Amino acid sequence: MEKEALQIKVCGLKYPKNQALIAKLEVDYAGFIFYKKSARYTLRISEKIPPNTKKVGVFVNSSVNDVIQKVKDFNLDVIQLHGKENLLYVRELQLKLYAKELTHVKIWKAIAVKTASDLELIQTFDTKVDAILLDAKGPLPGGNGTKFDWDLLDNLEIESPLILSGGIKIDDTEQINKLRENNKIWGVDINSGFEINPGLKDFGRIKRFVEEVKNEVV
Ligand SMILES: O=C(O)c1ccccc1N[C@@H]1O[C@H](COP(=O)(O)O)[C@@H](O)[C@H]1O
Repeated sequence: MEKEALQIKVCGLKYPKNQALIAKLEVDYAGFIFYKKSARYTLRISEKIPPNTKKVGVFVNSSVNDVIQKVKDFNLDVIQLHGKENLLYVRELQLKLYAKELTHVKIWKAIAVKTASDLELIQTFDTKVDAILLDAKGPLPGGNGTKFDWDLLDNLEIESPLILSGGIKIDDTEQINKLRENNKIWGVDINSGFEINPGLKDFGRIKRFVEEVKNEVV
């Protein structure tokens, strides 16, 4: 059976014209930051995002009601929780999604990683959310532009699909292809490493990235 291709999310798309341009690359996921303190914060999403590019809303400790409202307003496909949301919060969100007939909406939980002990949190969310995203721990909740030690993925025990993020750059494609080949990751989330300035993505660099990881036969 052919293995599913690496899933690519481009995050922090702030400007509608730039969003529409990047959408031409038909990436799997487009991410929008709903965290007011971020330089990538936006409340505008282009209507030109094609249906095969799923829309991800990124939230940091927002109220469940606010998340649900944004899901409805922007027709989001995925909720990415990038703060200190716990399992109780996830349960409450799932119940509200169910009550509002939004069960098609997926939930991803981000975990900030610096050392091996940070990975213990994976056990709390594994199989309880639709994917787990590992990001580098830093001064900001996300978008720090730094990597955690990817060797930590070697001995990871996890059932949920795993998304790698944090400081990914164009030079990382070889290592990413190896991680995919070894079934260590399901997807990648690229952000500040592919920008002209915060929130404005570089079409050429992302195109090259997509070509280098999607054309890799695994
Ligand atoms: O990008 C932001 O500004 C941001 C703010 C708050 C939460 C998450 C944010 N972005 C996420 O951060 C990671 C890593 O980004 P980077 O590659 O290190 O710049 C990525 O998953 C974004 O979804």
